[in-house]
Amino acid sequence: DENGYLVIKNLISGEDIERFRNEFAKICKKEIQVPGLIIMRDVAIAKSEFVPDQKAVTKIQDFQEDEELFRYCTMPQILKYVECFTGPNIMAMHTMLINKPPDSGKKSSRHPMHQDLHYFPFRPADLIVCAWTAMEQIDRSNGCLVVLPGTHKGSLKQHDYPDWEGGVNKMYHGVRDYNKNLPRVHLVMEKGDTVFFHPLLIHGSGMNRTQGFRKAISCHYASADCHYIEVKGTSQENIEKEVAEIAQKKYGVSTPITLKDTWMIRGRLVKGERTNL
Ligand SMILES: CC(C)CC(=O)SCCNC(=O)CCNC(=O)[C@H](O)C(C)(C)COP(=O)(O)OP(=O)(O)OC[C@H]1O[C@@H](n2cnc3c(N)ncnc32)[C@H](O)[C@@H]1OP(=O)(O)O
Ligand SMILES: Nc1ncnc2c1ncn2[C@@H]1O[C@H](COP(=O)(O)OP(=O)(O)OP(=O)(O)O)[C@@H](O)[C@H]1O
Ligand SMILES: O=C(O)CCC(=O)C(=O)O
Ligand SMILES: [Fe+2]
Ligand SMILES: [Mg+2]
Repeated sequence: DENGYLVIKNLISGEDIERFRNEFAKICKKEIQVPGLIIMRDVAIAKSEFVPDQKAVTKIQDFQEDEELFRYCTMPQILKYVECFTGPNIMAMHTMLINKPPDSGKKSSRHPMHQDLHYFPFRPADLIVCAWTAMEQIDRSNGCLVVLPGTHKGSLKQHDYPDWEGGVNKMYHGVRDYNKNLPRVHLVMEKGDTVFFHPLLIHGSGMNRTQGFRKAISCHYASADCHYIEVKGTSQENIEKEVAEIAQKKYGVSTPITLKDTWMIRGRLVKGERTNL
């Protein structure tokens, strides 16, 4: 209620994390193909030659069709907390395994300060929550999450690309202006620790100054009772346009796609009944 986030220590076992790591490695080596999966490379290496290795991958998104990784989204010890926010009808809306690469020197491994709700055309915000689990020790050296406690009580802000000299990853929009004097909290987390946070909480992550690939796995949940909203004429219009362009290519369709369509396709029920979303 006060901070907009909650860290639970040691929620996911080392054994499970090892299984997620192995599955991720297989995906990077193209040993398995997952329908609908997006493999994203860091903007600093996006135009370089293809290497079949996790060294080329910044994150994978939309792993809902991968049985092994999707296990993360259904874990009872996570859903126990999620249900407190969403109620009994729970949808896994967005899945990611983030593999923050050693920074290339361009600082593009940073994730600008943002609110996840910018990407979501469904409401109410209070029925949405993210679970994010550290797959190893994560601190300021390899780019931990940075949060502005209490900012979830504010409204959704205008997001745009930050004007970073070294380039910005596709769709890494940041809050255009937020109060720079607000206290920042660096979430230092150990392997298996999990943070649950509100979709309006302003957060980002620092650059990775180590030689390792900093790994975290996450899922955004929403109550199936949420409803979709029309984002035309709102601050979210810019992200709808970008997402729709990519989705049209990805799904190979010529008819216009809305932000709502892209979320209806990805969402999966994990508990209860799929009422609205
Ligand atoms: C709450 C949650 C939603 C918050 C977030 O997750 S915020 C970040 C969300 N980010 C995304 O959703 C990005 C998803 N990524 C993607 O869709 C893909 O990785 C793409 C950026 C479209 C690239 O995929 P794909 O087309 O398969 O890759 P290609 O290697 O063929 O490159 C096509 C053109 O895209 C460029 N590109 C690739 N990766 C990046 C990048 N990281 N940043 C900026 N540009 C990039 C690449 O250089 C190429 O450009 P051209 O040669 O066509 O000019
Ligand atoms: N110019 C900027 N505009 C917007 N956001 C920024 C800017 N510089 C950094 N950030 C964001 O602030 C957060 C922290 O960034 P930074 O790279 O300084 O890491 P840090 O964890 O604070 O490390 P350090 O120990 O160096 O302070 C990240 O989310 C980052 O993306
Ligand atoms: O760096 C991270 O792991 C967090 C990324 C993030 O906040 C996001 O993708 O929405
Ligand atoms: Fe985020
Ligand atoms: Mg800093």
